[in-house]
Amino acid sequence: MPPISHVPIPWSPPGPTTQTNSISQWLLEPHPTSLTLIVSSTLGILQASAKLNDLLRISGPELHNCPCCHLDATPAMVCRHRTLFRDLEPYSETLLMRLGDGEPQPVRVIGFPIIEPDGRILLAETIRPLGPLRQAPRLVGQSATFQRHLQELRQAAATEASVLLHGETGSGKELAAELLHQQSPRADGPFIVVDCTVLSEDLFESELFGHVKGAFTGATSHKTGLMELADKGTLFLDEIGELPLSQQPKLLRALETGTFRPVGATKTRRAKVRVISATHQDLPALIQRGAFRQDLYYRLAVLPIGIPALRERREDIPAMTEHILQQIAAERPRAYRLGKEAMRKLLGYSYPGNIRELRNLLQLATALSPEGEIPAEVIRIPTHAPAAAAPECGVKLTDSAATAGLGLSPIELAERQYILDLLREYHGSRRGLAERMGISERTLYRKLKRYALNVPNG
Ligand SMILES: Nc1ncnc2c1ncn2[C@@H]1O[C@H](COP(=O)(O)OP(=O)(O)OP(=O)(O)O)[C@@H](O)[C@H]1O
Repeated sequence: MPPISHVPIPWSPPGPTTQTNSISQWLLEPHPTSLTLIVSSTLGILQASAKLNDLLRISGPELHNCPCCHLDATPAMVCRHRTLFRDLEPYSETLLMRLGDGEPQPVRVIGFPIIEPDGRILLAETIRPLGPLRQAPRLVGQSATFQRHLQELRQAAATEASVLLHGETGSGKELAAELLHQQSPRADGPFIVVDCTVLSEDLFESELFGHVKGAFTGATSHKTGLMELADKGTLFLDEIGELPLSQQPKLLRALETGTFRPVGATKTRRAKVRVISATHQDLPALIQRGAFRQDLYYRLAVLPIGIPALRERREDIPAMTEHILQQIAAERPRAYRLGKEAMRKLLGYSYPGNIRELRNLLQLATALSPEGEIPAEVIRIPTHAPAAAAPECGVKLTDSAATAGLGLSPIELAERQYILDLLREYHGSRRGLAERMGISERTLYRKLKRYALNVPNG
């Protein structure tokens, strides 16, 4: 967080900067992706940045003149905006706002006064979501392996048990944690991500339990800890293997008792959280080496769930590729198509960095394909990479006469060939094939129709 004492009071930009010569415009227009609110001295919302309007799925005028605390999920005793107009002191607070789909989102807000050229004093507030925005994650994967994994997640979501997600880097642990939360009875509560890689011994307590004003040098205001923010929701401890050994007993105590004491406070506080943690490390091996506490492990790993690596569900690569290309295209003025050779290259790689690595490969490939057609040469498979550990999934891309005129995309062609290969293995049994692909017979039927593959029932 930037030190707010660096914000001049009242604040004006250096020299004439915009055509409108309005400071609020100067704050909003060049930064459309920031979440910013402008509030008038009569305590009404004057404007919001494009990104905030987007997130709230409203047009700017609907927010105009709403009461200043309109977005707050829990009304504060004292309106921070009113206090700012009285004292002209910038503030920084952590609170819950209703963003996105209307679920409470923990955010850090920084407010400061600005003086418009016409002499009006306004308030600008920037909003930083803590943790990912509350939107149901879309998990791509139809393979039997991934469908079994989803089933495991859904079963775990219905319980209150602590879940430990373990899997290789980039395999989707954070997305799985979000899904667990969204499908749990706590879905209406907050989902708070704690990145344990940044929790040094100095920061651990104040980040997790919070601190009171004046607790230490630099504690200029009260800070609510992440554990309290997660009350009635889910606390997601990402990369738990990185938590310093010295801090592990403090975490264990807080989780076992549901109580903790903010730094400098005299009274303990209470929070009811469900804990999900994730790691790419072998925690039992860390325990053996004395780098992780066994008692904490047992507290966290009531339900251990492994996330399959992408190379263990190679059948999902075409759909995942399409999904990522659509996401990339949404931010650019063009759609992308993958050539057959390019898809063959993607299918033959082992992805030690999993889905994140696939995304990176595609980001680079699309950047190198200004016309939208992605050739094989721009798929830059790392040369040091290990060869695919599992045998190739057997997708052969053919321009068979049978597919001419079907208007299939390269990804669909790849899937068609994949189904053809499996049909041989399953001797044409539609039921066996659907089971193997982890899809319903009905979905398989639609695919067979689309791909002009005639297979008897059974
Ligand atoms: N099943 C999935 N469908 C679509 N996208 C996915 C899926 N799983 C993961 N992703 C995407 O892959 C990327 C990496 O996922 P995520 O950050 O959840 O992995 P991770 O295992 O937590 O990584 P790390 O170990 O580095 O923390 C993200 O962009 C995420 O959106």
